[in-house]
Amino acid sequence: MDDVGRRRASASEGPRRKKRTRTRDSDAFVDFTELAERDARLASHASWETLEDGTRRAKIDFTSWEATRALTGAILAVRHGARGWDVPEGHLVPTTTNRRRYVEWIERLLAVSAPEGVKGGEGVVGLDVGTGASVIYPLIGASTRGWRFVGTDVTDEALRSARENVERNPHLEALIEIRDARDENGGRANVFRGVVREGETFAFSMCNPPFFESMEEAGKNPNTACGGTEIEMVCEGGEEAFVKRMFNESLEMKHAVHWFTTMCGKKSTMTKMRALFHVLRVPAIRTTELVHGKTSRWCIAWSWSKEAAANANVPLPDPERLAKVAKFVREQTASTK
Ligand SMILES: C[S@@+](CC[C@H](N)C(=O)[O-])C[C@H]1O[C@@H](n2cnc3c(N)ncnc32)[C@H](O)[C@@H]1O
Repeated sequence: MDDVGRRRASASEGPRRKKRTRTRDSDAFVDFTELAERDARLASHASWETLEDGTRRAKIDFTSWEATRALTGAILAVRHGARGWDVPEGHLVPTTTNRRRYVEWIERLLAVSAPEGVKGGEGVVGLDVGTGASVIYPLIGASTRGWRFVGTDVTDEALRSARENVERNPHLEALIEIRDARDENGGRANVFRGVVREGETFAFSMCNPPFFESMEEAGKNPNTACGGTEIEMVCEGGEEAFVKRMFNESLEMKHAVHWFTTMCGKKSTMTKMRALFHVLRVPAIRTTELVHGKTSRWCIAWSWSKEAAANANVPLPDPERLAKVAKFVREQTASTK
């Protein structure tokens, strides 16, 4: 259940409701050795040790940008069938686990409320604001769910790299369009205005905004080397300003997007936005925390759809519970054969 639903929840949901909504995915475990055995670039960036039983084990140096890039490339190739993935020198290397969790959360939102014509994942079109050189969300969403995407960005390098990553995967090309969000007059790029075309509709929008106000604030995590250029990491006013701009522009196209969503690097951004949406009486609001090891990110979704508003208290389907039910049904069916 999301935070809004929890606050308004009826007594029938009982006192044992979960305290917080968190999104985990079931296949977060990554076997580096198995991946490196299947992916030559990762193998060349791994260090190999031989165990007592003679088997070899791959180790990844997370302080090396090349090694983290090779790891993401290997996961995309082996798990998602997205071959030849790359990003230009120094660009942000996305970790795939929390990106997958964000996509999974959107799937759960759509299970509770989706626009007309979208049923069971069919006909889903998403808008990825700031798709980046990596085009990571469209690659994951298209390869795992068959969703269609428009991915936007504002730099020549990101747009070129994103298009190349798509072109290297002809099986995904028909599902992903990369769009330049820059103002033709050279002004500050909008998020939705001028990007969403007349009559165009999306089941959702998603965004991993630049989180920081300066490169100093972005700092460097000594344990990982994920890279990140200034335009990827920084924007005027930081993520709070970016999300507010996104919200303000969303007011002009309330019904072009069924679920507007964004990730936040800081919990305080999510809670401030949630409070603002309450005050402004946004009819449907959902939040979640994406947890990966010691790192958390937060997401917030808002919608003006009548159906989303009517289902504001409906708990999002719990993937772990659904997987258990599916397993139980499979076992029962097998035992009656
Ligand atoms: C943190 S990066 C996210 C990249 C990728 N989606 C990911 O999750 O790794 C933010 C991206 O937003 C882009 N960006 C900044 N302002 C934008 C705008 N107004 N419209 C679209 N993209 C924008 C930046 O160029 C950058 O590629």
